[in-house]
Amino acid sequence: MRSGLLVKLALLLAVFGILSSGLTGYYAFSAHRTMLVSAAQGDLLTAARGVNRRLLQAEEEAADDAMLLARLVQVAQVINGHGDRPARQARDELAQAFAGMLALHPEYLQVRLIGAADNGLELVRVDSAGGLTLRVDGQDLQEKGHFPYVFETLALPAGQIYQSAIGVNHERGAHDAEGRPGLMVATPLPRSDGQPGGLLVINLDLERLVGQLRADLPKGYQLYIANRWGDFLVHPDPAQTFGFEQGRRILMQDSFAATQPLFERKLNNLALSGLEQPQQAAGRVMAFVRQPVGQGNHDDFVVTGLVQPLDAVLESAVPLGQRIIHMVLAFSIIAILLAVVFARAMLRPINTLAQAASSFSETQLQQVLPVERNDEIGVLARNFERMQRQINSHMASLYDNQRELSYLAHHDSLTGLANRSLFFQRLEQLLQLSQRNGAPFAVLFVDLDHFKEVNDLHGHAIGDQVLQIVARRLLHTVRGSDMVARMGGDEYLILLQGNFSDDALGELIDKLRLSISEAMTVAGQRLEVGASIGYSLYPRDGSTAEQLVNEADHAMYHVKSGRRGGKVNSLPCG
Ligand SMILES: Nc1nc2c(ncn2[C@@H]2O[C@H](COP(=O)(O)OP(=O)(O)OP(=O)(O)O)[C@@H](O)[C@H]2O)c(=O)[nH]1
Repeated sequence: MRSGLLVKLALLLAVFGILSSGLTGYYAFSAHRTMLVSAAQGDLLTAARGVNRRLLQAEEEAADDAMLLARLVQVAQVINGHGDRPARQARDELAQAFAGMLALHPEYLQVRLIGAADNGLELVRVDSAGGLTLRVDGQDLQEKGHFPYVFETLALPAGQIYQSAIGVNHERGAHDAEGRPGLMVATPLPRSDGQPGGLLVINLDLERLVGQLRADLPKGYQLYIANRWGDFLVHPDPAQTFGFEQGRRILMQDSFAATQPLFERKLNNLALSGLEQPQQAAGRVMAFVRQPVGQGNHDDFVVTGLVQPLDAVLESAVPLGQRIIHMVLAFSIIAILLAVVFARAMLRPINTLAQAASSFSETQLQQVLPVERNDEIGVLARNFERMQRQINSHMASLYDNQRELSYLAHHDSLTGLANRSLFFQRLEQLLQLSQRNGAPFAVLFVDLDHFKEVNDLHGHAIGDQVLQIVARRLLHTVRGSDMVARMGGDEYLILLQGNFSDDALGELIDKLRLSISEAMTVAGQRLEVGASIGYSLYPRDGSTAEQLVNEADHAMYHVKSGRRGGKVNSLPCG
């Protein structure tokens, strides 16, 4: 029972300790994961903005380069057509400048000067071809006046920059630029009379641009760029890009549904993770940023997205998780040990009380209790000690009453002698003993003669005192080991242990009769009383208590019958 309580309390405390450390560990682990994901989202957003900045920067650089080239004097000479020779020389010098520009910028695929006349005939053109610069001249120069970037740029005022949407270049014979995604940056070139003279165009290669951007990104980042309608321009799988060129739309908002608000211009950026949005970003962490593009090109924009696998983000949480598990295990073991120690310490005084209670119930002995404590156990111990004292006191009085009752049940209240019941108990015990060891004994029956007359003549109270005096005389006459009992009225029984002959008993009976018949003074009156005594011997006269007492009674009766007729007071003793 006590060990059960110990186990339960220890278990409860241990479970509490294990749960606390487990929950703390779990909370720390999950908080760390959330922090990692949140930091990764921040990094992705920053990196996506960096990609956008780099894109813008590339466009601005191209615009600056276009403006720089447009201000070359040879450009004006070619546009204004100052005779064939100088124009020829100016074209050659421009071609060299264009080639230098191409060599400086690997992301440039073409640098061209296109005239407004002759349906937009190219005047000076240098292409990137197989990684080298190639001047295209003579018959190979093409008319480009029907392309939007030509007539839209020509329509712009001087000093303005035109920027096309990102798309696949379908111009035939464009060398490296042909069939590749990119955009055009152009600026109009007015003639000296103010009329549109042509334009200067730089073709930017998206793949080379993005290649450079990708190289700058941390490992494991996946880059996505979509135009304002959601068409993928950049995708880790090139087959997913420029679907609209092949008549099939592959949209960012279809692949990443959460990006829809960006295309609806309801959001500027967005960050998601598989930890917090498992439906929308299962197993990934992603960030998308909407970025306006073009210079004065209305509300055109691109959406740049960076995606990282969630596992890669949470990789560093794994060793922490293992450390937390080890810590939780260690704390759990400590919690179990502390729980056992604490439970034992708590239950020790209760065990002391419980032991004291069981010991008290068995032996009524009071144990040392922790009464000096100031807590509830001290109160319990003090109350229990008080209760023990009360129980002991009640028990003592109960034993006293029991002893008194037992005495009253076995003794004659007038003479203090054993009563009939106790005499027969003792006789039965002696019989059992004698039946085993054969020890003989004798039973004497004493009856006072004419005692009724004592009562009648002197009163019942005097009679009582006579009975008490006779009892004392009988006790003084026999040995201490013999038993004298009052049967009731004026009859006494005596149990004598030992081997008595009839003669020896006759002598003892004479002695008893002499003792009884000695004159006694009671309440100032001198009295004398005689007695008739009969006896029986075990085993000669009977083998049961009843037989032996009856035999002694009969013998007494015979004795009494033999002396009938005398008066009490005048009867000679014997
Ligand atoms: N004073 C007193 N008398 C008692 C008590 N018990 C019995 N007696 C009386 O004792 C007497 C005994 O009566 P018996 O033995 O028949 O009369 P007895 O006069 O002794 O007659 P025998 O024995 O034949 O000599 C009765 O009168 C009882 O009332 C007692 O406790 N006190």
